[in-house]
Amino acid sequence: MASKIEIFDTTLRDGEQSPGVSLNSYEKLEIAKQLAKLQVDVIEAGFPIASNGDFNAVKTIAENVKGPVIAGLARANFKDIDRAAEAVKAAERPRIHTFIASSPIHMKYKLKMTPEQVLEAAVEAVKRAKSYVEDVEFSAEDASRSEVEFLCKLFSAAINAGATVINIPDTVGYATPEEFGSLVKTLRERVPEMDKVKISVHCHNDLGMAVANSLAAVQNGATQIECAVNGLGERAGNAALEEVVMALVTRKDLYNVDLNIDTKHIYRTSKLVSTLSGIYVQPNKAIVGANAFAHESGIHQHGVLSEKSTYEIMTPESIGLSSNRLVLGKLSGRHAFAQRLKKMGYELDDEELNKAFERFKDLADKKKEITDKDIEALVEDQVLKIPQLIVLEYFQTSSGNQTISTATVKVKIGEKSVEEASTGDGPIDATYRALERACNIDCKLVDYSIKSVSGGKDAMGEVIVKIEKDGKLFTGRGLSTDIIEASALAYTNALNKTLWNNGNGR
Ligand SMILES: CC(=O)SCCNC(=O)CCNC(=O)[C@H](O)C(C)(C)COP(=O)(O)OP(=O)(O)OC[C@H]1O[C@@H](n2cnc3c(N)ncnc32)[C@H](O)[C@@H]1OP(=O)(O)O
Ligand SMILES: CC(C)C(=O)C(=O)O
Ligand SMILES: [Mg+2]
Repeated sequence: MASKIEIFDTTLRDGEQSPGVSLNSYEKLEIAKQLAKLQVDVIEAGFPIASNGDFNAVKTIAENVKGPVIAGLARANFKDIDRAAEAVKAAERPRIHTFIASSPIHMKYKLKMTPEQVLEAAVEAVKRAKSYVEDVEFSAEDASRSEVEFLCKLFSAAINAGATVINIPDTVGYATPEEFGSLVKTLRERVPEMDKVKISVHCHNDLGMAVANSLAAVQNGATQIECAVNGLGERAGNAALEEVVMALVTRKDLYNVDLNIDTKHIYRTSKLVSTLSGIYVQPNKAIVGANAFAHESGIHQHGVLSEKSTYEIMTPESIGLSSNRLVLGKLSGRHAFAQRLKKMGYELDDEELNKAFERFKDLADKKKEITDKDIEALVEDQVLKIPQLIVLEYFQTSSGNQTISTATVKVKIGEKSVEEASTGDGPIDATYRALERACNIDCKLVDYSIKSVSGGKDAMGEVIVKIEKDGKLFTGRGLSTDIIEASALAYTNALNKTLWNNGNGR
C-alpha cells in the first residue's frame, strides 16, 4: 500500500527569507488561502518573534485559513516560543516549530554553546511548546553537517520531551542524495522513537540538489517534505514545492506514495507567489516555467501533435494550465504551421501552404516568435497578391535630421532590371519617387498608413498605401520587420496593380 507524504509549505517563512522578498500581512493571507486550495498539509506562516508584522501575519492566517496545520517558527528559547504560541493559537490545528543548530560549526561559532547545552535547550524548548500545543516540530539546524551520534541523542531527547515531528534539515544544501538518503535511514535505524513521529526533511538548493535530496529522503522513510513555491528560500532557495509534488505524482511507479495536494492549483499558486514576491520564474523552470509545456522545434511539435506523450511526461492540465503551447519560430516545421493555420480558420491547398511556409521561415529568420497576427498578415498578403510584374530587388536609403534624404532602388520589370535614385522629404518619400522613376509610372500618393502587426521590438510593420493614377485609386500592402522595406513593398504592390489594371498583366 502507498504511504502518505505530507507537504509542509514554508513559502511564507523560509521563502520570505529570500533576499529582496518582503510580504505584508494581506499578501501573506492571500498566499495562505491559495496554499489551502492547493491542499498543502502544513503552512509555516512565519517567524512570529521576528517582528510585529510577522506576528500579525501568522495570527491572521491562523484565524482565517482553515484546512492545513498552521505553524509558527521559534528559536529554542521561551520568548520565541511564547510569541509563536500566541500567534498560532486560533488555528484549527496549530503547530509550534522550534529549532536549534546541532553541527559543531554552528554550536561553536554561532550559538557559542556546548552540545550538552544545546541538548538541554532543545528539550526545554520542546516542553515549553508542548505546554501550549499538542503538535510540536523540532528541527536540528544544519543536521547534514552534524555528528550522527549527537543527532541521535538530540532527536531521541526531543521526542521524549513531546516532539511530534522531527525535522532533518540540509540547511546549507551541502548533502548529496546518496548521503542524505542514508542519513535519514541511519537516524530511523538508530533512534527507535523515530517510529512514533513524523519524519520531516528540509533541503536547501545551494548545489541544486534540494529536490533530489528530498526525494532520496522519501525513499528512506521521510514522511514530510518541507518546500517552497517556486523554490523560494534562503540563498539559492528551498526544494521547489511544484517539483517535489510533480516528481512524486509523475513517478508514482517509483515512489509509491500518496499526497493530499490538488495539483491543478500548482500553476495559479506559482503565479500568485511570483507576483506578490516580485521574484520572476525563469522560463525554463521545471513545471511552472513559461517553457515547461511549450514546444518550438519541428520534430517535437510533430511528435506532440501526433501523441502528446512523445514529449510530455505530465499533462499541462494536471498543474492547471489549459493546454500546452506550440511556439512558431525558425526551428518549427510544416506540421505545426499547418495546424496553426487550420486552428485560425485558413484552408490552404498544398501549393499555397508551401508558399506560406516559405514566407513564414523567411520571417522567422528575422523574428524570434511568430504570432497569430503575423501569420494572418502573411497569409492575407499572399492570398490577396496579384502576379508581380514589378519586383523590388533592392533598395537603400540615407536620411538624417541634417541631410536631404536619398533613396536608390532596383526593380525588375518583366525581364528588365532598372535602377533609379531620388531625393525626397524623408526616406520613404525618396523611395517612392525613385520607384516611380524606375517604373516610369506617373501617380500620386493619396494615403499612407502604418501599424504594428504584432508586439515587441521585432514586430512586423504593415504599411497600406493608396495611390491615384488616371483618376483611379490603387491600394498596396507591404509587410516587413523593417518599416522602410514594408513601405517600399506596399508602393511596389500598388504600382503593380496599376499595370494589372491597364491590361499589361499576364
Ligand atoms: C536556518 C534558518 O532559516 S533559521 C531562521 C532564520 N530566519 C531569521 O533569522 C529571520 C527572522 N530573524 C529575526 O528577525 C532576528 O534574527 C531575530 C528577531 C530572530 C533575532 O534578532 P536579534 O535578537 O537581534 O539577534 P540576531 O539575529 O542578531 O542574532 C541571533 C541570535 O539568536 C541566537 N540563536 C540563533 N539560533 C538560535 C536558536 N535556534 N535557538 C536559540 N538561539 C538562537 C544566536 O546565537 C544569536 O544570539 P545572541 O543575540 O545572544 O548572540
Ligand atoms: C529553521 C530550519 C528548519 C531551517 O530553515 C533550515 O535549517 O534551513
Ligand atoms: Mg531553511
